[in-house]
Amino acid sequence: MTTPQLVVHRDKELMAQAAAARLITRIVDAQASRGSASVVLTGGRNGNGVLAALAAAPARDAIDWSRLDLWWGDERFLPEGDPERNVTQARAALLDSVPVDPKRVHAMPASDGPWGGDVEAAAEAYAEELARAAAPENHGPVPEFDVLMLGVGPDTHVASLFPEHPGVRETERTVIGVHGSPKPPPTRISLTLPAIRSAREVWLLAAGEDKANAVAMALSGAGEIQAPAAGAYGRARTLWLLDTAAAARLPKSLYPPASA
Ligand SMILES: O=C1O[C@H](COP(=O)(O)O)[C@@H](O)[C@H](O)[C@H]1O
Repeated sequence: MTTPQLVVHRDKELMAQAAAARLITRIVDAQASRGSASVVLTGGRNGNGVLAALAAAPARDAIDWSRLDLWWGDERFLPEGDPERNVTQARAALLDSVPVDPKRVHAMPASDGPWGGDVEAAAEAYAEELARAAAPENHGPVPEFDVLMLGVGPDTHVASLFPEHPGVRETERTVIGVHGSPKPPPTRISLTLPAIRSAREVWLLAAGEDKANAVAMALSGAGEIQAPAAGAYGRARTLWLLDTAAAARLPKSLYPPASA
């Protein structure tokens, strides 16, 4: 487990811009050293904010978009093109305006896709897609993602792993179908904590005062069953990217100097 590092920005706009700048550097470095990069995207307000900031950043052209694999941490199990799907929102925020290779955009299945409404089969298919992409040196059935981003929900959920829900207790599978999500829609697909923890870097995004309790709880020693965000960490680095509102209830001992 890597110790969380905290970066606190003035407000959510600056947090999104700084995270986008950090992501560009990380992708460019990975492409320079290994030829390609892989990133896991998140849904939610903060995740989409980072994608919109990336779309607006002139330095986005430093990325070779044709050598980037994009995956998702979770998805709302809805028909293709539904405005509530995380991939639909990511396309609008960024993907429609950059030259990504469609074969390397690994969206989670939709509810009108090849598995119809069978979310378990859809989750299994995504697990197989991840396993096919994993290299022998990746220590398991998922690729070692360069960066895996997670929005932190006001209830401490990450991806579609909710407090006390069965998904947060999963230790074997890498991808699960989620039933009865407390946040709509009720049916979802999610990476599990073991899959999340296979990433090289995990970045948790939280901006806004509605995230302050969740951030304080997850970083103050809560267990991952009660606070799934507490169980999300990377092999090499765990980074919490916050704004001052989301960091407001952190114990003084954890609060880092303001970065900007
Ligand atoms: O439903 C979801 O919510 C979380 C957090 O969203 P936010 O709007 O509160 O930031 C998100 O991370 C997840 O991907 C998404 O499916």
